[in-house]
Amino acid sequence: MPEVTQLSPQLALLDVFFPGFSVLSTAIYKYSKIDLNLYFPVLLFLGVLIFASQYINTWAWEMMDSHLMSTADVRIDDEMYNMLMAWIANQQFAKRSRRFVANTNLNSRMWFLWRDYDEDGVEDEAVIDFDESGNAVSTGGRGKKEKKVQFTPSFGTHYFWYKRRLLIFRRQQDTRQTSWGPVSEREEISVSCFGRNPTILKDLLDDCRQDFLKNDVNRTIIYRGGLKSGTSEVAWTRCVSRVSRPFSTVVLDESVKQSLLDDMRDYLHPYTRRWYSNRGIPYRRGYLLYGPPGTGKSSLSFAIAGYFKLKIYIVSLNSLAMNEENLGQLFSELPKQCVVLLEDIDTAGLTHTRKTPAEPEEEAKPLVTVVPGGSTTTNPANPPTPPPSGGRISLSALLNILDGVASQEGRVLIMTTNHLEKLDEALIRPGRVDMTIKFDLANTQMITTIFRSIFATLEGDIPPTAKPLPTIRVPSSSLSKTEISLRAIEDEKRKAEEEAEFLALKKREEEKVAKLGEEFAALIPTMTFSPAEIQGFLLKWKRQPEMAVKEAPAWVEKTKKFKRLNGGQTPPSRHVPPSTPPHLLSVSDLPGKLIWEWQAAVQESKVAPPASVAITLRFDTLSMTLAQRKYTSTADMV
Ligand SMILES: Nc1ncnc2c1ncn2[C@@H]1O[C@H](COP(=O)(O)OP(=O)(O)OP(=O)(O)O)[C@@H](O)[C@H]1O
Repeated sequence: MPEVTQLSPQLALLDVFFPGFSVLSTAIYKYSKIDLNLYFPVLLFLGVLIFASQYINTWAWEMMDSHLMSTADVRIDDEMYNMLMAWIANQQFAKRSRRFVANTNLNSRMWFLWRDYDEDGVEDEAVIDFDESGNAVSTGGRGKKEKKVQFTPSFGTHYFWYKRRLLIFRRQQDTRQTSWGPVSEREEISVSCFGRNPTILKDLLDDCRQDFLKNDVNRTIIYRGGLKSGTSEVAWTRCVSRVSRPFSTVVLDESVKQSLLDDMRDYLHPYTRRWYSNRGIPYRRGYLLYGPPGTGKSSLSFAIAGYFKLKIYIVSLNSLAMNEENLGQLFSELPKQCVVLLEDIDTAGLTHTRKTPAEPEEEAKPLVTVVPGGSTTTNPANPPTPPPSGGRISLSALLNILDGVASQEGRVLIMTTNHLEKLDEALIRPGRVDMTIKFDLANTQMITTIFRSIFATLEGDIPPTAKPLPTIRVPSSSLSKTEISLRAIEDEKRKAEEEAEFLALKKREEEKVAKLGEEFAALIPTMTFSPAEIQGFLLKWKRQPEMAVKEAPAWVEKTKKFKRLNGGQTPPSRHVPPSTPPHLLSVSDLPGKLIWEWQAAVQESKVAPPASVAITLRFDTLSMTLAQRKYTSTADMV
């Protein structure tokens, strides 16, 4: 009998497969006198079998996967990812999952989790109550909605039934991606079914899409073009969906609005595409909206997209990521029908003008200029001046992208600018810009309309003077049938009375508001303030129209004085007190033009970078380039 305390070669071999086996066998021998050496062949066979089964298992799965199963891989940077995940999050198997991902983070790429939220992250129709002293009270109870926590199954393989078929949802860590991408984005997802026919998977993905799109009814979906996070590639990313702005809420001359609507309706008509292609004309339409800041150019762009149920794609030419290649890539990925919005095109810093003596002047004029009153003219009066230099996209590259082969046919291009005269003529020639719409500061009629729209009593508004009706009543369970039907009649009657009372109140309010609106308009000088300025002032008194009228003269004086002293600048809506810490911007945050200015300023001040230097950039420079960041005051950059 061999001494088992001395490790036999057989046991040493088993130790390889089962670490610690020799210790176990010694202990067994010591206490039960069973010599495992005698069972060595059996144990070895079992060991090899278990060892091999791991590989066999994987191999068998792989074989089955590639020959007997169908799989749909879903790319995480595709909208389908959001559609599938939104569907999965609502399935029972995901709700029952014991290991899951919980998410409330609005900055997450997985915006499907917060798609019903508005930009501020609060669900639509969220209600916040205030106690008697005016403090906001915690949510809960009647119709309260907060940021929801959503759960999706964590990494692994999950089985579920769909239309009586067993499907497999796999979520895996993507090991191929570079390590600098956010952790939440390093993953791959797929859905598989048994069998070689993938129809069920296509049905599922189609269902996910339909479900997802149901929520987009009456909403304008906004995409922004930029770098995919963690990569150097550009893509359109859905950033928010807003309840569509009714076209009627944009205060603009009715004839102008009508011309725009008619033009777009005609362009988007199904037969128009054929009409264009029969004649070899590129099927594209361009609009240029110009006018002072805050006069409604962006509002009109969003409203028109909502009106025609088109998605809106916004791209900022000022973005650091935006070079010719990236912009071309974005334009080539546009869907067939959409609105592309290029805002503040004059600040894009196109590197040079394309205007050459060889180009005849007439060719460079917009086709139609619509001005309030409905009259149409042909071209802006001011001669173009070269655009500012310093941008990464040259004008000719932009023009090639706008009407080159890569540019999707069927899109509606809207460009906005505060300075029509700064645009190169080539950019606004017919074919690129087919209609130009002028926006103006508010005239008397616009002021009255803005006043009325702010103070109108609309559906869902609580009229300031309305008194709540009594609601204490006996529960219907303790009433007889006759009493219940009597109560129903009573309810109907009360409802009719309530409605009549509301209508009477609404009429009285409307008459009062109309009268006050005229008084207000008489106090505001015409063509002096933008609709945004007037709206900003009125919002301060949104429940007190009388106060708005009373305070108007003082506001007019104050605002005019501020503008006089600040070269026409509008006072910031919120003054930043001097004690407020400076906005800290890293140099890489700044657009190219500002980096250049910063470097020039450093050179001029003879302070060698990277020494800590404080440079104050004047608001008017920043306001143009950092408008999207909502910097409203002088920003100190350290
Ligand atoms: N004509 C208008 N009708 C209705 N609302 C307006 C109008 N003009 C401005 N507003 C209001 O003012 C705010 C700013 O308007 P908007 O962003 O459309 O102006 P803009 O002309 O695009 O300004 P900018 O040139 O600075 O981009 C919005 O809240 C909008 O509701």
